[in-house]
Amino acid sequence: MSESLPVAGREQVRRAAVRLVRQDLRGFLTTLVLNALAAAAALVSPWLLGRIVDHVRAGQPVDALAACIVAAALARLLLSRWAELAGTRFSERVQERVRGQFLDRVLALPYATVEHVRTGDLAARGTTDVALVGRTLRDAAPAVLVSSLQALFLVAAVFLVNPLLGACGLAGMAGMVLASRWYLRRARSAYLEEGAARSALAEQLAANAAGARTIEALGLQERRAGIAADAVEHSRRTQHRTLFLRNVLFPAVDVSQVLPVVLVLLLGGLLLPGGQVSLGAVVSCALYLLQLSQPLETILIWIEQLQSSGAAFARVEGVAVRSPATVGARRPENDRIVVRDAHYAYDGDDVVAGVDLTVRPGEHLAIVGPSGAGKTTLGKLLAGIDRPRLGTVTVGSVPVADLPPDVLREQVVLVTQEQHLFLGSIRDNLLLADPSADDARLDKALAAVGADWVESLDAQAGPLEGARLQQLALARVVLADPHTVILDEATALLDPRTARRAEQALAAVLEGRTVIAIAHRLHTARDADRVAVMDAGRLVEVGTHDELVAAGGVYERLWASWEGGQSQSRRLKTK
Ligand SMILES: Nc1ncnc2c1ncn2[C@@H]1O[C@H](COP(=O)(O)OP(=O)(O)OP(=O)(O)O)[C@@H](O)[C@H]1O
Repeated sequence: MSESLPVAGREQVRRAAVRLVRQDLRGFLTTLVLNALAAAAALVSPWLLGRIVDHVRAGQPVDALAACIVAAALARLLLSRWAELAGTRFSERVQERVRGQFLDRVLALPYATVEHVRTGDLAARGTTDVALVGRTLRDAAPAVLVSSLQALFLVAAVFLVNPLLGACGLAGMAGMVLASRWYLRRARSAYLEEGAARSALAEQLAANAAGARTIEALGLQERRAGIAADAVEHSRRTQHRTLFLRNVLFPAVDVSQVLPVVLVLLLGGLLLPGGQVSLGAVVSCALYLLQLSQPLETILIWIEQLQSSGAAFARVEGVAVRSPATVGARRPENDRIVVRDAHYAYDGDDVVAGVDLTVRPGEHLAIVGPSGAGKTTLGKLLAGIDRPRLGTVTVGSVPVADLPPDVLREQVVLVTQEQHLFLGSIRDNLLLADPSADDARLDKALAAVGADWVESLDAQAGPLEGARLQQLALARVVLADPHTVILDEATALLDPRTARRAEQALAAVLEGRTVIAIAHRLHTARDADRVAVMDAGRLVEVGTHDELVAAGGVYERLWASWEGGQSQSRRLKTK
């Protein structure tokens, strides 16, 4: 049941971009003002050149004007370097925030969401997309900002020198505007499709690599290779589409770039004899329009990256749609866990079907049933790792699967025999459960689970044998301090001596909490306050051990066969 994360809409992307600028408004304004000054300085030289032409024609000296040109060129150089530096610094700060924000949001995604999104999708967003947005912010955004300001100032300058020539030059740019509009209208969806196809391809490759053994064992090589080839082909087609868009845009722009200059020279040539324009004005305008081609070219070079990174930013921002860090998930009102008509299916039929159950705060509840009855699956629904297909599983009236990890671990923690150690010190491994805990709390948690073998919190958490691993996992539970602990085969595979030690640690951890034990050995059920019996995905009986034995139903039969097995093994041992 894998799904894709959403993609942010235009409005959401716009708001996110504005938010990013607002967070560093000073940096943005500094960059803008410096660029405006550099662009203004660039206007001085062509205007002065025009004046020089007129002065030469009139036989006047031009030394002062020439000196001004040198001064303006110097000022322009200094201002544009300064603006570039400010722009790069601003972009790098924004880039850092985008990366940090993405990481925070992904870490805050509910487990149930992470479990079900396609791994390739999340990986592609976290790597290719974030990197593309970063590159754009570093290179494209400053370049486009500078060039836009330059272009704006140049057009304004042409109009100031001579409105008629300005209008003529602007009309010459119509071709470029049309070509850009044609491109922009198609580019967003084309780049989004290209990004999605890239994700799908990464997903297929990751799945093939992860399941290589299974594929080989089941002889599925050809089928999987076929599916991967389809994904490659789809990705190729989407890339061809974006390539086609670029192939139309760039030549069209190249041709339309020279058109304004040609038109201004033609009109200037017509008007000059009648004296409607001076030669200096024509020269200035032509120079301005020639200069215009450079910022326009820069904009067009980067516009492609802006488009594709706009799509990438929409995919990066899409994570926020699901992230409680931005959505603002409700906090549970109390500790009561309620299951209402919960259904869950992996691929085919429901393996949990219409379960209703209220777990009373503070009780010890055992879930029992034959193998394959759906006990572990119900445990995962109760722990918020999976989301029911139908119905609800709530804690304090909030769906457990919607809770971000930091809130969830204060509510419900699932302890299984599959515990992970992460590369780092013992302290790093413990802080996962409560990043704010000081060393005294960490030591107390280790003492509570009897982990007296830990000599230093700074020691690297190397490979550990079962019981020690389990103790670290339980110390994490102590630190997270949830009101409810779900145990699924937490000690089942440990050898008896180790299991006893682990169970002692467990007893210390469970004190004062609600406990839901998925009971594979029925003596756990006998000691529980209540027993819930599952059979073929349904909850068939709920009651105390004595009540259920007296009722003579499924539980009574399970108990009888368990007791029979136990006394038989006792007899065998005494023989
Ligand atoms: N990841 C999975 N993909 C597909 N089917 C699954 C998956 N996990 C469990 N199942 C199926 O769902 C059904 C319920 O499994 P579940 O593990 O919840 O039962 P259980 O009562 O805990 O069994 P056991 O006591 O043997 O662990 C079984 O038919 C099982 O084969």
